[in-house]
Amino acid sequence: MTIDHPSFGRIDDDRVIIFDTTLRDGEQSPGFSMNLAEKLRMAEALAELGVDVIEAGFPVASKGDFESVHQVASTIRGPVVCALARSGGKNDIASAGEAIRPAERGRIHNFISTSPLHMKYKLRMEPETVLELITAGNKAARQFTDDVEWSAEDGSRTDPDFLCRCVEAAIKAGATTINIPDTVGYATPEDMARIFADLKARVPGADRVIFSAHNHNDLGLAVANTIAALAAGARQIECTINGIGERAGNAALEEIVMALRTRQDVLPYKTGIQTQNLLRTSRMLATITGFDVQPNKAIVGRNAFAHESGIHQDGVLKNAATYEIMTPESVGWTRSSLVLGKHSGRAAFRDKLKAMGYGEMDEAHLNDAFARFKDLADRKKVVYDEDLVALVDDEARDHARIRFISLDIEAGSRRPARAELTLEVDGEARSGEANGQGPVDAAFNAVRAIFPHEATLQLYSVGAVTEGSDAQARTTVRLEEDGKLVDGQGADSDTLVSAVRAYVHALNKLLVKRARTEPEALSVTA
Ligand SMILES: CC(=O)SCCNC(=O)CCNC(=O)[C@H](O)C(C)(C)COP(=O)(O)OP(=O)(O)OC[C@H]1O[C@@H](n2cnc3c(N)ncnc32)[C@H](O)[C@@H]1OP(=O)(O)O
Ligand SMILES: CC(C)C(=O)C(=O)O
Repeated sequence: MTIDHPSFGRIDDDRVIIFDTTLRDGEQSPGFSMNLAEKLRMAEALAELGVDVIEAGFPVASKGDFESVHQVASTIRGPVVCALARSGGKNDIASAGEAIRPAERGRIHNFISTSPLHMKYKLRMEPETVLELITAGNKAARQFTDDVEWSAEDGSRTDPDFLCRCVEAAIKAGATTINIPDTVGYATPEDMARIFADLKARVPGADRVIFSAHNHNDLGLAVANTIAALAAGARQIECTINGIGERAGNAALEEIVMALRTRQDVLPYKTGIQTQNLLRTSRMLATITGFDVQPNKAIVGRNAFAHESGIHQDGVLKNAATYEIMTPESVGWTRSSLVLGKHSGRAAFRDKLKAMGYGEMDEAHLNDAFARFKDLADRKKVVYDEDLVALVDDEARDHARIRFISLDIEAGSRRPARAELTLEVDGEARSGEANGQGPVDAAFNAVRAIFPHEATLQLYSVGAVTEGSDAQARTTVRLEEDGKLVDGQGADSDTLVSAVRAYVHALNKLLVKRARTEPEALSVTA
């Protein structure tokens, strides 16, 4: 079955109209107001994304809202530009009509509450008055455009018989789209299925109009309800980027569109959305409003295609479809990201190092580095690329005569610092203790106690590899012996361990230099 629509012409039954209300209901999120320039940028992005209708604002609400709708209508080409109006508001329809006048294709969306609760307490109107305003509002809107939408505010809590009468009145008065909002996010998917099936079956003229769903997320059901409405015959969905909107928000555009695309087997509907623009549009909105989406947000959240656990990472490396139901590229991500953390395994670790340019590592070296990585990941929330560089470079150097094993420090303001250190020297564990003018001095004295040498400390500097109090410390130690200078580096989330690693690294380099000039110095005299 096809429908002849004033803006879209003949619409196939499997085509779903995407009505984006980011600039109207989305802007009703507390703190999410956008200025004119921002609304225009967003509207351009929505047009590029391929939405069918942009609800640009509520013109009677303020001069600014009128201007935004007018400007969007003047500049945006492609989508229908829609303005909201109260069916019974004094100047609402005229203001909406004037605001959309420059549009290539313009729509007036008028609404009035139909639930007993809203009619009695909010509107303070009898149902018959509401019916009259529905007729008057839609007729008035038709004076400005043939594309008229009517919404039964709080429709999901409306008496079914009265809802049928309201919808019939709206269609008779010229509405071409009938929207049944779940204004307060109260409905379940079963309610949605019943409401739309009932209206389509009972209302005269229902076959000439597009039915539309507009769901709020108060119970986290907005997307599920929207999909249930589609299955029951709705062919327009009202939604917002990132699911922003009044209170808990509206149904998220990106989630619905990707559900349809991914589950064509059970949801055989088409949209005009260029899905590869979804991430870009989501990020633009976050930048404009200053509100990032939560990391676990479906489709556009930072973690939506990030895999942390070793078993999943191994699967993704072998075949991404094992853990990805859609490709990251299909929504604008460049690729899935394997996040290295305490749940990661060797496969992901090796892959990451390869991607960072370390090439193939021999198994022993990889295992050493992996053990230290696991140790670090246990102590640190996020292991960044910089951490890995520090860690692997450190590991590479540790193929040397002296290796760090363990360090215990006693320090504080009431007693001298004391270090108990164990190093491996030429394959043999050696322990030593020392006091010092502070924990670093004590630790360095302990190195000297285990491995006596004449080199003097020329420089000791510490910096953080990344941000945060759990960041790794990166230490540089410079030693001097007979005019020879060497720098050693160490990295660890413990500053003192990092310092000893740096010292040991410098000492190893010194031994190499010494060995080049006096081969006998290779033997350890400690
Ligand atoms: C479910 C939705 O998201 S609907 C859209 C909600 N968005 C907004 O409200 C944002 C823009 N709103 C505004 O700027 C203002 O509320 C305005 C300009 C629309 C109205 O402002 P005011 O005249 O000061 O009225 P106020 O906001 O205090 O109250 C709303 C009035 O509209 C009436 N009203 C609400 N819906 C309708 C309707 N569909 N038809 C006729 N009157 C209506 C209310 O009964 C109330 O009337 P009252 O003042 O006689 O009691
Ligand atoms: C105006 C209507 C569509 C609305 O935003 C709602 O009922 O939530």
